This record gives sequence, structure tokens and C-alpha cells, in this order.
Amino acid sequence: MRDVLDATPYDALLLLSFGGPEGPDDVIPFLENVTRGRGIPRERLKEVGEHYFLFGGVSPINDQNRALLDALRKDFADHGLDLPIYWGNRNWAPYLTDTLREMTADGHRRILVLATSAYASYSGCRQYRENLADSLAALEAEGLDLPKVDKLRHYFNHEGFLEPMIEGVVRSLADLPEDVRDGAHIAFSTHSIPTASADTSGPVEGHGEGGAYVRQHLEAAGLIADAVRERTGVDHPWQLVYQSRSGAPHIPWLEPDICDHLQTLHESGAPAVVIAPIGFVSDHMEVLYDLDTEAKAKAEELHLPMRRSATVGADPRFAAAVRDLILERAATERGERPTPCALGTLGASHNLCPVGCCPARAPRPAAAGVDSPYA
Ligand SMILES: CC1=C(CCC(=O)O)c2cc3nc(cc4[nH]c(cc5[nH]c(cc1n2)c(C)c5CCC(=O)O)c(CCC(=O)O)c4C)C(CCC(=O)O)=C3C
Ligand SMILES: [Fe+2]
Repeated sequence: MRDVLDATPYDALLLLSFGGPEGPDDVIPFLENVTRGRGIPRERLKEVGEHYFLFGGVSPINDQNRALLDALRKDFADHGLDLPIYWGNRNWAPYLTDTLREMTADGHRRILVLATSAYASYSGCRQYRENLADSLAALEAEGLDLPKVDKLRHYFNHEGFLEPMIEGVVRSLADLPEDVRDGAHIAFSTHSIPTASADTSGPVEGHGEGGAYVRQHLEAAGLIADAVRERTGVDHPWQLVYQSRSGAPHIPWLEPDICDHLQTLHESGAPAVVIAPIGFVSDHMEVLYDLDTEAKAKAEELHLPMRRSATVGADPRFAAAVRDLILERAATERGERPTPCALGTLGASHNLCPVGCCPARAPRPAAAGVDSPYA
């Protein structure tokens, strides 16, 4: 007999993600949802719309999340974890407010949230907490009895998040022509964000150049690079680089951009490169367009052999990591002291975002943190 795992006090898991269009007619309304009040230039929006149209107006992100839901349900069933899983998005159906309403109607009172972002940042953490607060406010206005909502900690240094990416980089290296393989560089790529937003990412005491956002990515990249060295016996040079910049040109964002980095690698005589998109949980549009289309074209233009390694997606080891994170948090809520899985030196991230963590430009209510109005 399997052990029955205990997620008490939680009675449901909510997968919270970005959402994406599912056909050409969805693209513009989706982009309007994403950019409402965010000051992104019109030109950039038209350009990003074209990325989606290139793929029939369909973002891969929703199918990626459906696959992750399947993997999580299978993992929970196989391990005797009896916890229903729901799915809601910030920018497209199924919308978060509708999902939370359904969860409340189904009688759930203690909801744990898994966001599809592994790192600290306004976009990857606090903005999701603001979305939760907005949705709770909407349900409160409907007269519903609100559930308590908590969010899982950042998982950038969890073994089950890193392992599939380590394996992916090793596989991509093996896929390069033999004569350029050992000299190949690894470019760890993540979403660029405004430097001002990076500098204030994470808890206040860690604010400063790059903040928790850059620190956590450097940690994940270093851990992957170390493991790759151990497994291949080759010390591949690596660097953290950025992609998918938007915003006005006069506002500084994290650099170098992946395509500029490819140019630099080429000029310095690097024989090949593996791009490892560690900033993303699945192969969504930022990966399929910005890396597999744009960066690939740049590498071809430079005659620089390039491979793009896998994101975790619906890997069973990632599903197992989510189960581990749930059990860890549930035990903590019950007053126990579980040992958190966190590789490297930064340790396990906080369970509850402190005041001032990843602040917004204009302060707004955010749930699932110390300053949540919905304790
Ligand atoms: C840190 C970060 C992540 C990683 C963490 C996480 O995953 O949450 C992420 C993920 C994603 N970003 C996505 C799409 C977009 N992001 C945009 C705009 C922006 N992203 C930002 C940051 C991030 N974004 C920022 C600072 C902006 C500027 C405007 C603002 O301050 O909000 C825009 C507007 C157009 C543009 O300017 O590019 C789009 C369409 C999709 C869906 C892809 C698909 O459809 O498959 C995903 C997973
Ligand atoms: Fe984005």
C-alpha cells in the first residue's frame, strides 16, 4: 500500500499562469489584456502580434499548462496525494477570477498557488499576487465567503526544476557537431526586465544591483553549469543573458540581449553555443519566437552552430518537485519544520513575501504576502 500524503491544511492547488491566445482573433484582445496600463510602445505591440500570427495566432503556453496539469495529476495519483488541481490565468481564459469563483463554489477554503515562474520579480511574483488580490476583491464584491490563498515559494534552486534542464543542456551539447562540441559556450537566457525592477526584486535587504532576480538566475545557471561540467568532463564557458525586451528604448533593461551576445561570441571566436532558457518554465512564445526563430536566424547568419536546450515543461521530475514543495509548505503551515530542498548557497526562498518585496511602480493590494489585505 502506498502512503497517503498529507497536504493538510490545504484542500486544493491552483496553477496560476500567464495565458495566451488560442487563435488569430484572440491575439489583439490578449495583447490588450497584457499591456493594459503598462506603457508599451504601439510599435512593439504590432511587432509582438506578428510573432503570434506567425504561429497561427496560437500561443503554445495553454497546451503546455494542460500538459503540466496532466503530469501533476498523474504524479499526485501515483503518490497518494489527494489534492484537486485547478488552473487560472492572468491574461486569457480560463481567467483567474472565474477559476477562484469555481474553487470557492466547490467548497475549497485553503488554496495553495503554483505560479509558472521560478524566480523573484515584479512580473513573475508580485504581479501574480496582485492578480490574486484583484480576483479576491471581485469575489468579495459578489458576496462570496473568501478562501485563504497562499503561494508556493520560488523554486529556481529546487532539484526537480534544475535536473531536467541539466539533462537538456547535456543533450544539446551532444547534439552539436563533434568538432565544435567541447568549445561550446552556454548562454543561459531569461526575460529581460527594467534594471530598476531587477534592482528592487526580492526582499528589501537584498535590493541593489540586479537584486534577487539576477542573483537567483546566476545561482541556477551556476548550478546547471557545474553539473554539466561534472557529467561531460568539459568546462564550458557560460554567461547569463537576456531576451524579449520591450518597453521604451530610453529605459534601461537588463543586458546583454541574446542576439548581441551571439554576435559577441562569434567575434571572440566561440565555435558553438547552447542556449538554455532557464528563465522560463515551458516552451511558450518567448522561447519559440525569440529563441527558436529570432536567435536561431541570428546564429545561422553568423554560421555559429546553435542548439536550444529544453525547459522543464511537464517533466515528471518537475511534477515531483511541485509535490515536494506542497508537502513542505503544508508541513510548515501545520507548525512542523520540514527540510526544504534547495541546492546551492542561497537557501530556500521565503514562503511569504515580506513588505517591499518586488514593489510595483504604483503600489496596489497584493494577496499571499505579509501585506496581504486577505490574511
Ligand atoms: C519576467 C517575465 C516573465 C517570466 C516569468 C513568467 O513567466 O511570469 C515573462 C513571461 C511571459 N511573458 C509573456 C508575454 C508577454 N510579456 C510582455 C511584456 C513583458 N513581460 C515582462 C516580464 C516577464 N514576462 C515585462 C517586464 C514586460 C513589459 C511589460 C510589463 O511590465 O508587463 C508582453 C507584451 C508585449 C511585449 O512587450 O513583449 C507579452 C505578450 C508570456 C506568454 C508567452 C506566450 O504567449 O506563450 C510569458 C510566459
Ligand atoms: Fe512577458
